[in-house]
Amino acid sequence: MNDCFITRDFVNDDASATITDYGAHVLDWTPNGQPKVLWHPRAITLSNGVAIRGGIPLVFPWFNSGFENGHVADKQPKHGFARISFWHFDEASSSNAVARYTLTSDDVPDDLLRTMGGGEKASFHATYEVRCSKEFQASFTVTNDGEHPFSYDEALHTYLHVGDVRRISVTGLEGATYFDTTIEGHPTRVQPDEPITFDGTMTDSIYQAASDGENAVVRVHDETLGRTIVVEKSGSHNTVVWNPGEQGAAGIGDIANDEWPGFVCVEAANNHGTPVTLAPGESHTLSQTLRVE
Ligand SMILES: O=P(O)(O)OC[C@H]1O[C@@H](O)[C@H](O)[C@@H](O)[C@@H]1O
Repeated sequence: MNDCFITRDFVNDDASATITDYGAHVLDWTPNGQPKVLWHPRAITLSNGVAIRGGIPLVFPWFNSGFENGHVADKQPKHGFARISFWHFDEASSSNAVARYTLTSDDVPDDLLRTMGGGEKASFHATYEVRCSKEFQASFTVTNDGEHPFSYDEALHTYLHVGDVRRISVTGLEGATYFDTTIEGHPTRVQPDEPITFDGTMTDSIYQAASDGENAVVRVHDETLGRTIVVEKSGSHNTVVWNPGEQGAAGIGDIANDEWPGFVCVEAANNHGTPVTLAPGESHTLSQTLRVE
């Protein structure tokens, strides 16, 4: 591993974006004429082995500490190794509106590949392509290029910038079943036929496919900033909705006391008992698209 943090700016006629090679981590995407759409704290820590807060952490190949046989597992590092790996920037396939990154099992220590492969060393090739203009699209593709099948969790852990989380509503998940992971045992609940709102306590919910299908469109209606962020996705069974609330944020070193109301995470995911399984030679793509209405 090196510890050279390269951060790249992408500027075109419609938008600007900033991405660091560490974690292939998108820090900002701002369409012209809008306040930032992605949130990150005022102070960003760049340190080898430490996950960056805000933007879009790329969660792979397990979510939190993993989930196996119906139970929370005990895998480290939290949210997998992708967000703390130095990815390869593919200069030839990139432009002022497109960033393409790759990561393969050659970049990952053997013990983590064995954890990923359930004892066998997983062998994979991953590409991450980000398109940033008027719309934003992130697509994460994993190919099993080994001889054994493997399963993995994944999430595009998108921090959306909002005026005040207590004055937003999130629609598109009405009637969907979710795991409430703020409660011991992660009980299953059903979202009533009403938008999700936030009262300053922690929300940490893993939604399963909504009634209108796997790839339901989620809208974040923001009264304070006078805009709606539209979140579309594909290749994703779960949607995670997270805000730590005042108390939760107090325990997170890289979120200052006054910062937690400024974001909501809406994550395109496959996790918590519905991982992706790839046989040798198979690929899967998870995508998320953002736009402002
Ligand atoms: O602090 P981290 O490792 O970036 O994780 C932040 C949060 O990420 C969310 O996606 C999870 O649902 C939460 O349980 C977790 O606390």
